[in-house]
Amino acid sequence: PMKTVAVLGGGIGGLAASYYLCKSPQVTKVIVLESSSRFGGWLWSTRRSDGAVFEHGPRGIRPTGAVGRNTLNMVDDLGLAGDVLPVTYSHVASKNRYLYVNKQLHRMPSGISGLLRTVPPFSRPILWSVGMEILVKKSKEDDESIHSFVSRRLGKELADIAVDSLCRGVFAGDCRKLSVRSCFPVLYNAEQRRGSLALGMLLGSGTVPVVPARPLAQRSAKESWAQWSLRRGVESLPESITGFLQKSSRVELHRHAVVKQICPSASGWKIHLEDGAVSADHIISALPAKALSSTLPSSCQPLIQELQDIATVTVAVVNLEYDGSILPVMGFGHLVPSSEDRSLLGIVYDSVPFPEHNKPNGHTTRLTVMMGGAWFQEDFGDPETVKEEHLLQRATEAVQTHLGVTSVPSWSWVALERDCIPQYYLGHHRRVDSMRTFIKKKNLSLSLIGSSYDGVSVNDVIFSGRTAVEELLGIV
Ligand SMILES: Cc1cc2nc3c(=O)[nH]c(=O)nc-3n(C[C@H](O)[C@H](O)[C@H](O)COP(=O)(O)OP(=O)(O)OC[C@H]3O[C@@H](n4cnc5c(N)ncnc54)[C@H](O)[C@@H]3O)c2cc1C
Ligand SMILES: C=Cc1c2[nH]c(c1C)Cc1[nH]c(c(CCC(=O)O)c1C)Cc1[nH]c(c(C)c1CCC(=O)O)Cc1[nH]c(c(C)c1C=C)C2
Repeated sequence: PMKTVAVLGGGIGGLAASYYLCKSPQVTKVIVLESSSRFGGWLWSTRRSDGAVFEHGPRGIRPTGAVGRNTLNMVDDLGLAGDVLPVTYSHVASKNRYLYVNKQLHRMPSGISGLLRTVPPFSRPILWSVGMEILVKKSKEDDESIHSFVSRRLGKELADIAVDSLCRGVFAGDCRKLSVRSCFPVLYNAEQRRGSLALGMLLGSGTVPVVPARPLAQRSAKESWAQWSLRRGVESLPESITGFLQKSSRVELHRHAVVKQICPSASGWKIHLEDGAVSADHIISALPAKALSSTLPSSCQPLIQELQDIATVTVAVVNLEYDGSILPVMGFGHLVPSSEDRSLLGIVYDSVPFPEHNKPNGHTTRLTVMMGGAWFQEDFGDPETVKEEHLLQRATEAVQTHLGVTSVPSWSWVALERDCIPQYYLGHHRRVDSMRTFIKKKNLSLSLIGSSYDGVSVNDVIFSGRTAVEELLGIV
């Protein structure tokens, strides 16, 4: 029987865990501790007074797979179904994604399945690479970089351009360092279980958790949604969960509550804040790994070091608004491979998938330029000292050279997002296993959730909250 659970961190991971805890009668009290002045973490939207919406974090959430369905079920349950803005597979924003290579935009197929179709600027049909791929022997290594994996199976060209860009557009990271096993388990499992990506895609190669679709998820499947957002921005999701939690007398929500230290005690944990302390029987940490590391007592080595070793990258996110329809192409946006421009990751054409977020009757175009990531320091230096004006100038210059837009933006917002995306480097799975083994061995009543461990997407993070609660309550 669980009594009090403390949830550290009020990003989407912590909120999701609290939501699932709240649904269980076994839990008497949930204490959410968030250091900042708002809940939601990287889910962060600006709503301008004229009605325009700008996203500084995630902007489109995928509805597919078990984790996608799970999030839609939550959205449905929270009563947000009427606010969903779906983008179907047939929409131009789903069909058109571009690569900026050799100073030109090239249309590419989207997603991982896109690797299996023909894409310029490549020199041979992808079908050829895929045909040959079936003949490539499977690796005996227990992990490999994404770049090495794709080079070996599909050829260097696809690795250098398509996969390099894909990793920048999801992890803001370097595919030469990222782990295929942890970042793209579907690809890793396809090779391990079927001997080939092509066969893996055809026959399936994973064990998918069972998540039945409730009405909204059913609608998403029927209407073939490729992604969705919310009328007042993605931040409505954490706001709505917070509203749900506030209605429960068993939940305490604390903002401005910086967790300083956590100490195992006879009955569970003592959690020290800047002012005062709270006790809990169990802790669900939804903090970034490094933040959790700095709160643990020295008796928790080597866990402290392993948490510390999970790297993160900093991304500069620049939202721009232009008067009129200024785009030369329609689509989701474009990515830039590291060989073309190391620190310019890509540009999202937000107005195309989500015109509802434009200023009403305004005829404007909203773009988001993403910069830095694994290449941040190299190009911009120390995030502490980089100037906003410099980031804004780099962003508007890229819009000019990549898209031929010569006009000046009518509105802009620069956000320097420090350590916002964890990087799952080679051996990440071993590190995560080792941390969880240590926790079990030491009988620590502690769950690790959030983007540092089992996937960075909003869906993955929400699902990690659900899994931790089910394990805690003995549901699985
Ligand atoms: C620019 C950008 C674009 C993205 N785009 C997408 C996308 O399109 N689709 C998608 O699925 N995902 C996207 N993501 C990824 C996704 O948004 C994140 O991985 C996810 O929001 C992480 O949630 P989290 O709860 O694990 O962490 P966080 O949001 O980092 O939450 C952690 C919380 O802990 C708090 N905290 C830190 N230290 C302490 C402390 N000592 N005490 C108390 N509280 C503390 C923080 O203030 C924060 O609120 C994007 C991320 C970024 C940055
Ligand atoms: C240019 C930088 C970034 C862009 N988005 C992100 C970064 C770092 C962050 C991000 N984007 C996606 C996810 C979640 C993945 C998931 O599993 O759901 C994250 C953390 C979604 C995504 N965006 C692109 C792709 C190929 C994906 C994967 C899922 C899918 O196929 O929908 C492409 C892409 N991202 C950005 C641009 C400009 C772009 C391509 C045109 C911005």
